[in-house]
Amino acid sequence: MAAQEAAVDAVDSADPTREETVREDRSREGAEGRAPEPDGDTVRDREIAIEQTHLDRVYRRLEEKIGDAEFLMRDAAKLGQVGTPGALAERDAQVFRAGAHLSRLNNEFEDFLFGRIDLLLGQDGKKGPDGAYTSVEPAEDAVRPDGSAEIAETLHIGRIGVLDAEYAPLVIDWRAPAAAPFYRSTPVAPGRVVRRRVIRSKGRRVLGVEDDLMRPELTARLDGRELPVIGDGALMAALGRARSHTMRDIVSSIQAEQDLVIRAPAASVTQVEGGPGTGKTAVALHRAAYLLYQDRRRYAGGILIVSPTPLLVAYTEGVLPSLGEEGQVAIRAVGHLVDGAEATVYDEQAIARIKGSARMLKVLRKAARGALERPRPTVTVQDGQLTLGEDTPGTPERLRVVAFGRRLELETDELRRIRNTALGGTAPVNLLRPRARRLLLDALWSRSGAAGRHTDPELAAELRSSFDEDVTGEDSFRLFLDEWWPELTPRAVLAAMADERRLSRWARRVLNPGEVRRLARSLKRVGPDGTGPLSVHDVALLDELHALLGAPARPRRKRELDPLDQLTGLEELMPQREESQRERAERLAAERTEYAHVIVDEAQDLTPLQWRMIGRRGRHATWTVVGDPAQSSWPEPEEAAELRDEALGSRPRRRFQLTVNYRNPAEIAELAAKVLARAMPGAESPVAVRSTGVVPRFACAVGRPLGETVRAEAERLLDRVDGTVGVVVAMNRRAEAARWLAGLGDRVVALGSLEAKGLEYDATVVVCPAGIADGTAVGLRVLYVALTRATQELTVISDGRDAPDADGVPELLRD
Ligand SMILES: Nc1ncnc2c1ncn2[C@@H]1O[C@H](COP(=O)(O)OP(=O)(O)OP(=O)(O)O)[C@@H](O)[C@H]1O
Repeated sequence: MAAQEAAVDAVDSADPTREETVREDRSREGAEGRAPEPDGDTVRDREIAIEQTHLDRVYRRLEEKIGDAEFLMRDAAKLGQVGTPGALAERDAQVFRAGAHLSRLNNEFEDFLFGRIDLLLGQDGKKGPDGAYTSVEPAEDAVRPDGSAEIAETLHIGRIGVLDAEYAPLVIDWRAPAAAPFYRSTPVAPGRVVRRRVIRSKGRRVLGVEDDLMRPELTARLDGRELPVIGDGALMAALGRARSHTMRDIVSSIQAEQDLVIRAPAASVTQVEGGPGTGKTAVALHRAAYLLYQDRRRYAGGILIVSPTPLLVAYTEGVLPSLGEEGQVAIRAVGHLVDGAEATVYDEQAIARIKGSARMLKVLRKAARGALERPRPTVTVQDGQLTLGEDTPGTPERLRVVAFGRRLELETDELRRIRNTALGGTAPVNLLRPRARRLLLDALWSRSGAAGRHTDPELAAELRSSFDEDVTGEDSFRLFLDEWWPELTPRAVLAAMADERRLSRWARRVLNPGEVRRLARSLKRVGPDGTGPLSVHDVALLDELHALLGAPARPRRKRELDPLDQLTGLEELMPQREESQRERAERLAAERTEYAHVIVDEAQDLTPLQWRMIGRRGRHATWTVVGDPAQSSWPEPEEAAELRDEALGSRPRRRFQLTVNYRNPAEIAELAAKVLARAMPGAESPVAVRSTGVVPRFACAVGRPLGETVRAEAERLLDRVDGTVGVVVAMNRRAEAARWLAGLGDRVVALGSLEAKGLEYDATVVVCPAGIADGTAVGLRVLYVALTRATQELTVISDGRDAPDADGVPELLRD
């Protein structure tokens, strides 16, 4: 059929102002031949009706599948009643599979069909496992010389794949290879895609469709009729939506440069850089879902995402469940990576800089060994009274035992020599206790005079063993050992480091006296028993100490019987023998939580010690590392890069750059670029994808209480936007800011500049930029982060320190 005249057809109920260009009015029979008579009379209505028909089919099929899964579960329960071990195992496997299937289906029932592509005939006509043609490029004769072509294949894309009863694809999983053209195709490199459609639906209802033509030069036909094109604003509509306190997935509008990262092969290290709002976090989360889809056996439960703050964890943790991956990925804040130790405190910049630095490795190594020795109690004499300064006794200086009826004694110097010998090498301190114990026994044995009594080696060995039994059976020996070589915990060593005198010994020639004083003072917070509040940087110290100390040596417990072993009698076949020191060390290392893939978000902020901590969790992992050097709050990038490279190992690296800012309107991005130019001269800003026409506002609190000005501005913005308002202040003003905003409701949040990392709000108020920047290069980068959080509106409030001009523009934000 010849193309009809182009028609301009209004109107979508959701957007009455938009006009749409349609090349052809499609017939009422429906272009897919399956569509019933559409209700509405616009082209848009008809296209929606076509998609509705498809969605109805998909739902019918899903209901069938849910019925199957429920049947499988009932059937499995019946199998369990048979009672043999084989039937039990089979039932468990079936229940597990059916349960997982059911919860997945139910989960993804909502809003899971979101895309469609209409494709030309492929080069080779081969089909992949999902039933779609695999060829990316069109066949040579797919386009006729007159520029017309037939649509050979239509694919619908959704959150999971659904096949019809004949195994033809009703929906392709967004992660399947066949879905890649939905994300990758552009008018410059369209491949086989002629039309790309984003379908907006809620529950079972299709609400709208938005099309992009990838080959506008073609007159393409589907079932003999020309393809209509509806709207063009899927991405813009997504970006313009109000923000809530949780991040949304971007599965229906992933852009080509992002898709390359999401689907990058996992075998190597994937490194992604990009400015604020380029989708790094979103891409990292979608990549986790993609890896699970690619190789579920390898990655289920084995992906770790490290996030900078608990706030960002809370903000992002809904995304993976919305992609159907509930509970498969651990998202942890960097201060919550060590079990049983949750950071609740931020260190000042100067302290953070000491604690995070690679120099601390030397200090911690010394502390882990030095903490074995407790300082002598300080003795004070007052009014003739003698007082011991500490509760705990100092390290015992003499060992006295009775063996073979003789009193044996080891004095201070001998004990010190034994300790130093035992500590030789780099093995974890707690694992060296058995070695120290043996050396003590050796020394006592040589004092006993019994050593030369027998020349026969067997008799000599027997005598020695009964000597050892004699000594170790004595309470005095056991008590001595506990005092002289106590089992150390990371927290106890951290607490020991709060003693400035001891710390200065351990930090000699590494930290200067001022640094030692500041560090010791900060560690006082953890208290004498190490149970006080921890900072994010303390947690990395604890993890390093954990590695240096090793888990305490314990007598080996009998292996617990596995119920499966009971069934098969495997236990009897297992050789029972003592574990060697090395085996134990290996076992303990393996028992630490390790992951198959580690994704690091906001990687630019990690300190050298944090890289080591994360590295220990991914010793055999592949990696995805996303970050932006221009947003770094860590002052020594070279040092961190060295430890990062150690953590990532020698795997090949693939580097990607994201270049488009999807968060900030151009007006806000332009203002932030001024700070970027100061923070990192020469660095390029990402290109903002949209503009709102609303320029940032400047307000001045000179001669007016700051709190009042901030509150009034927050109230004004709450009226202007539907979603959230973030008020960003310098870290030391957080409590104050929370008071300023009290009672304004939960759409508004006060947060410190470091807490703003990765988050976004419809509108933000940045309070006193000079206070946030604090005259440092790091501070300027943190200010850059603060200024790039808004999706719609930004207000900057200055006080005297900001030196605002007559328009209220602070010095830091002027050209
Ligand atoms: N392809 C896309 N379609 C729709 N929205 C997108 C797309 N890419 C990114 N966004 C949105 O842009 C915003 C910024 O994304 P994200 O937070 O992942 O950026 P980022 O690079 O991690 O930023 P920052 O470095 O500032 O933390 C989010 O709201 C995200 O949903």
